[in-house]
Amino acid sequence: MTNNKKEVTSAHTPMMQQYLNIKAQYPKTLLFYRMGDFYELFYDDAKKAAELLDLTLTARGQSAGEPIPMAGLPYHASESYLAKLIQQGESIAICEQIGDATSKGPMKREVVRVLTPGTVTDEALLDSHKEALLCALYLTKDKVGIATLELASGRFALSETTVQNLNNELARLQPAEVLLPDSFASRANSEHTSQLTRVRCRTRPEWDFDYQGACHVLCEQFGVKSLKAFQCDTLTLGIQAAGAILRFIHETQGKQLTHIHRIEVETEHALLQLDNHTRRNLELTQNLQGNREYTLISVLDKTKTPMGSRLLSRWLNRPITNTTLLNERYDSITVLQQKYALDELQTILKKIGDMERILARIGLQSARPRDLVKLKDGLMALVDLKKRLKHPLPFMKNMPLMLHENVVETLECAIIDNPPMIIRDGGVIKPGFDATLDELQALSEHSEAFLTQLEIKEQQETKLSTLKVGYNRVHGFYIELSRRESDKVPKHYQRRQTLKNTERFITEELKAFEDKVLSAREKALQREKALYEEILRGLLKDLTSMQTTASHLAELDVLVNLAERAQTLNYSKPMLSSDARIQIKAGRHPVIEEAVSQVAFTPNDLHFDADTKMLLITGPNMGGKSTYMRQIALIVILAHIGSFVPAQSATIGAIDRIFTRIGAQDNLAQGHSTFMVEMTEAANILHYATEKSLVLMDEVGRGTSTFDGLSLAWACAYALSQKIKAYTLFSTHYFELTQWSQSYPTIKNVHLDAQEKDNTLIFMHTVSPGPLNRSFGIHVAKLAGIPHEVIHFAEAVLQKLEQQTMSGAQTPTPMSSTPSKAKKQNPNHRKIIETLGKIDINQLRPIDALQVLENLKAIAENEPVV
Ligand SMILES: Nc1ncnc2c1ncn2[C@@H]1O[C@H](COP(=O)(O)OP(=O)(O)OP(=O)(O)O)[C@@H](O)[C@H]1O
Repeated sequence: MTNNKKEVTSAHTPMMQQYLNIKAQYPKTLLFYRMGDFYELFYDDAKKAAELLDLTLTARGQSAGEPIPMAGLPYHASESYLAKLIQQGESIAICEQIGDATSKGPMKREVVRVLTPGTVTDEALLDSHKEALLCALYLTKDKVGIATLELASGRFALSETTVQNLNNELARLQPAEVLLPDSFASRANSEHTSQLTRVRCRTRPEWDFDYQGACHVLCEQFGVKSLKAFQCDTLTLGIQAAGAILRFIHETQGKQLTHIHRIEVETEHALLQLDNHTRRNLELTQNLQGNREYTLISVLDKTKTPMGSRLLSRWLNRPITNTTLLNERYDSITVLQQKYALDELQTILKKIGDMERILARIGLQSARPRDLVKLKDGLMALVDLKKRLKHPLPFMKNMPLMLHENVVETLECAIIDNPPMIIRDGGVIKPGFDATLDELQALSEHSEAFLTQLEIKEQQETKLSTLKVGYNRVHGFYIELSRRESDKVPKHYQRRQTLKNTERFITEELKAFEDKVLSAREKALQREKALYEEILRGLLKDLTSMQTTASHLAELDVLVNLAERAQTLNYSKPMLSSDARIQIKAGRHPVIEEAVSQVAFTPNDLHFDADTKMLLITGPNMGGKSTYMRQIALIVILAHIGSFVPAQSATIGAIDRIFTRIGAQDNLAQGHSTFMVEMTEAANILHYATEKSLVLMDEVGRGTSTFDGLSLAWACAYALSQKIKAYTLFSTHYFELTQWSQSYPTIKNVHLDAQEKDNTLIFMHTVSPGPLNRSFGIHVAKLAGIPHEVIHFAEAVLQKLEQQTMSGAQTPTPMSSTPSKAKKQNPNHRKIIETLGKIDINQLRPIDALQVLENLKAIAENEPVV
């Protein structure tokens, strides 16, 4: 029977009635129901948790005549279980016992918090390198409003985009959880929302997205009358999404959100656009397997604080085009390299820790004692940092580092240096901070002396040699004697407990002392808890300014990191230009050069300008074509996050987007063939690339028959170079394409080469002018371990095909083939069509028209027909 179906009738025990009433409010959430030192789950929740957490599924008695399936876990170890469930996309309602047990009915219980994948804030449940984003979407026919909140840091943002771009945005944001209005499914086109299949989605009532309501709840959160100050008042859909987020958070957290005091507007026009294929193909923050190995960030991220690491990821996923800001970052890196010992700055930054998330927990009033010690240590390190930051850094020009001395002082006086994990058992507040607490603690602590004295006194009076005074949590204080002497105890000794070899007793005097001590202990704990809460509340007044400091520190960490990386890896400062060009001297692939070692990596140049817009790259398999293409894209991206670049020099003109068509297999599981994926990506490029885009096309057309493939490659290259005029790197094994450079001056051929020596291949990895018509495919196959007999067979087939081609037979080889239609067609037709295409009728004088006609006639008559 399911929880939902279970009716709350009087047939159930009172406790089960209470459970079912609470559970009814959280139907799709696992209910962790507190029972003493355990959390227990019942019915379907128990079955699910037992499966997901590998717990034993048992039964807790019966209710309404049926056994109750139950799974339990210890309260003190719940964090690791919660982390596991959150990772698996589950949500959990934490139901605690509140108040004391009464004789009538079960203990009062209440859900104090709901944990969902997008709302976690506990350190143990979070990945320190990754943001846990809660996202909400509100969509009309062609536009979508997106809001994101990282509750664990307080970063709140909204934006609007086209529905066609929604998948790209979702791939960039990688939210942990998405809130959608009830109407979403009926309004959304599944093609534009396919990324949602990878995320935990939650539908919310339509009225949560109501515009007026959203404005109200946002204004209330920020304490303002209108949203104008945040420059988002015109983004209606974004506001609707943001409002839904706040309402969801209020409902699940049941707390004030003091740490969320602003909302940022993320605009697309200030970005170097990367679609999700490109982001994936270039392996910026994740490789194709979904982890960090061999990614750009794995080389680039040596930041010293988790908040710095997350910021760097954000920068990489959102390269900007604001040249003022980028130059400010480059200049800051230069100053850092020239004026500072970077390792010294990094040693200090390491002490600062994850201030951003600690402050968010302070905002939520859920910070643990160790958070406060880390905050204090971090703030103390600031003093040293500020002393060293003598030379102004351009990015910090209007934001001096604050030291927050009052906070340090409070925490230094109040919290011991090495506190326990949680406040529950006390031992957190420093002696001397509060006289009442000290008094209560003295009373309980000085019990030692009293007990020793009592033991001596009782031993003397009774003359019993085995007599000892002891204490345990369950039975309290006792006098213990061996069984042998236990019948000689005085009359006023009352038996408390019998063990195997000993008997335990209590006396009036000891009982009175116990009451006094235990109540002092209890009071001390309560006092300590109250003081701790007071300290947390007190920190709220400095919260906003500390958050500003934390964000400066995160940025400083990233810039010091980029300065260190540039120094260690020999990167240079790029130049941003307003001219249409990309010029790279001795560029390198930042990830591959690390894998093959910098010495072994061959640097290469690139020169794009108005006269050179497409490079047709030929060369052998394994020659380095895609490495070359990718390194150009990575250099452009690095320059647009404000980093130095792996090149001797780089000048980069205005680029609006980077597109890639490089083999990736990610959609195969969604029922798309390799060729279909290739064509979908190519179609996207042809639709959206502009004159300012950088396009990487790696062997387009190879996934189908030679003629089809060549024709498609031909047509794509033509559109990109002649119509769109994007900066295009086009690698191909179709040698036929290389003849184009004769007809189209903006297309240049370059090649990579290999040499055969002693039956092995040596790859040169140098990009040189001109085409190359050797692919060395069979050699590479040999290197890859294809069996000898297969290689011999392939060589024989190749020889035959080449002979046929030379003798004029029609069977094509990839290197010699031309599209069938093209073969039958008079190539002069193309010339004629192109000449006609270039004519601007409005500008053409009659005399010129006659001249053109004469030229066309000459082409038609004089050139041989093939
Ligand atoms: N400039 C370089 N310097 C040193 N090693 C390089 C360089 N470029 C590429 N390599 C090495 O060669 C390997 C193959 O390079 P890449 O994948 O770019 O070849 P390709 O020409 O695209 O091959 P294919 O046509 O088979 O796809 C890389 O993994 C790298 O180890």
